[in-house]
Amino acid sequence: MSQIYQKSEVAERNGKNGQPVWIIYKGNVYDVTSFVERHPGGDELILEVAGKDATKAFNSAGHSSDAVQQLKEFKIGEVAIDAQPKPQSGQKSAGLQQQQPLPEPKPAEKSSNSFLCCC
Ligand code: HEM
Repeated sequence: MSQIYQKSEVAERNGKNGQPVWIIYKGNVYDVTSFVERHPGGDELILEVAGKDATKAFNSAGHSSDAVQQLKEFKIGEVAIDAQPKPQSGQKSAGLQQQQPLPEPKPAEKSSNSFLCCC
């Protein structure tokens, strides 16, 4: 079974103060400490996302399939799923909804100046 890491544990491994360099990519955790200095794109780009989710940064750099393959070598586990998902935005409690009273039906108008014809 794969090792599970909390996001906070990964965040601590940000390459600062002698810490290793871990990144998250598509829910997996990678220890890329030994690769940072060999990165063809430079070490800074990886250090910017050290301890964080690097999925967007990695994908938007337009890496080759070789790079994706290379990343697999550094996998050490998976990131824990958030215990409490955020409530979806735009949802309102039904109890707070105010009901608009329906308009009174108008009685059929009686014409005051109507008269009866006797013929
Ligand atoms: C940590 C895992 C990473 C691995 C294993 C990795 C691997 C590689 C490899 C093998 C290349 C050579 C070109 C290719 O095959 O696509 C490369 C280039 C590059 N990488 Fe990464 N990369 C990583 C993270 C990142 C991140 C987080 C960024 C941030 C934007 C980044 C930006 C770039 C750029 C801009 C290049 C092009 C460099 C050039 O052509 O001069 N990489 N990377």
